[in-house]
Amino acid sequence: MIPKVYIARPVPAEVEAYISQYCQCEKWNGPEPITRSQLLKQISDADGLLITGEKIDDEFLDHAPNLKAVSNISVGYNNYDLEAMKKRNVIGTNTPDVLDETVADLALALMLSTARRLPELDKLVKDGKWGSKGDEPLFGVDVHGKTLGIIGMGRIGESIARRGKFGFNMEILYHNRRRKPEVEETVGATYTTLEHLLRESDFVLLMVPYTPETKKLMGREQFALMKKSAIFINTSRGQTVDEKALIEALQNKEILAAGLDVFDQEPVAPDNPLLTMPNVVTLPHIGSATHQTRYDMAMLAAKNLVAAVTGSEIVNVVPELKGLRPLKE
Ligand SMILES: NC(=O)c1ccc[n+]([C@@H]2O[C@H](COP(=O)([O-])OP(=O)(O)OC[C@H]3O[C@@H](n4cnc5c(N)ncnc54)[C@H](O)[C@@H]3O)[C@@H](O)[C@H]2O)c1
Ligand SMILES: O=C(O)[C@H](O)CO
Repeated sequence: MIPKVYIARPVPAEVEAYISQYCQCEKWNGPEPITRSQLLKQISDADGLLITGEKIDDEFLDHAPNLKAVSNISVGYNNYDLEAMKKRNVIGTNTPDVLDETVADLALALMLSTARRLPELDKLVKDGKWGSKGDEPLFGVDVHGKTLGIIGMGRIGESIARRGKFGFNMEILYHNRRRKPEVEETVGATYTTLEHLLRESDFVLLMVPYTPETKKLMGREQFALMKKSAIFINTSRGQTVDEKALIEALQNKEILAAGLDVFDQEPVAPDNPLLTMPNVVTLPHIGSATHQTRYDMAMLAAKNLVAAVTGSEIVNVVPELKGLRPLKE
């Protein structure tokens, strides 16, 4: 039997063609992203699914009794209810490695644009106010030579550390679930406690996955430990930050500024106070969004999916679901 797969997100034609060589494909063609209720109607006979971040939980799996594999076009997989998937023997995959350098570029871009106030000054120039904001000088703060604290020294964290060290001569502190001697060796990074990192860093950058353990990892207490001159960057997931505490820390000038690619609620609510703060640079979750990298992610996700539904060796099963074998029909 040819496996049936449903492609819920737009993918390049080559990616669809690749999947079609092995599977019977259906895909979402709507102009807007597929909603959950629309998706639930499409999956009743699917063996496999290609998605980006849709929640895979008990309710979802109840609608997809044949499902063997879900392939995320993303490295983060906090959308997977791992227990629900384990119970039903549904494999989940993600797309690590291929996006590391691109996301690291974006993290540095956020650091630079927040420190040097690029969006604010860009707007000033375009509004015809060249070089002037009343009496206030248009100065920013340096990035080079400062201390960068990375919370979550994984694949992307390491790519960011290399840029900080070798591109900007920064001192690198890191906090991670486990110590990484290889990064200490290659980048000269120093492993430290979260508290020490927060106290010492000029830039605090969050790059952990969103798990029950990292939920609101940055809260009121953590922002209070940061230097008043420090900049907070979040390129992980919005839920790793207590957003209310971040807003208060910025309003109370406990920290200098923030650069955010991710938010607790996405799309971010129009009345979110972060959107009106000139010292906050906001992006619409575009860490990996270059043409090449999104292509590579989609193709890798397609290969993971095809391997999973055809019973070949799958490259990127998420660690918590390794060892699952789809039930034979
Ligand atoms: N903004 C974006 O567009 C974008 C793009 C890619 C990834 N991400 C997010 O970044 C995350 C990290 O990606 P990665 O490929 O580097 O993952 P990774 O698994 O290689 O690295 C994550 C690191 O975080 C550490 N960690 C986990 N829990 C921790 C905790 N409680 N305290 C300290 N350290 C902890 C792990 O030990 C690991 O070293 C993804 O899960 C995703 O959520 C966001
Ligand atoms: O985790 C990822 O890969 C990015 O956040 C895109 O969703």
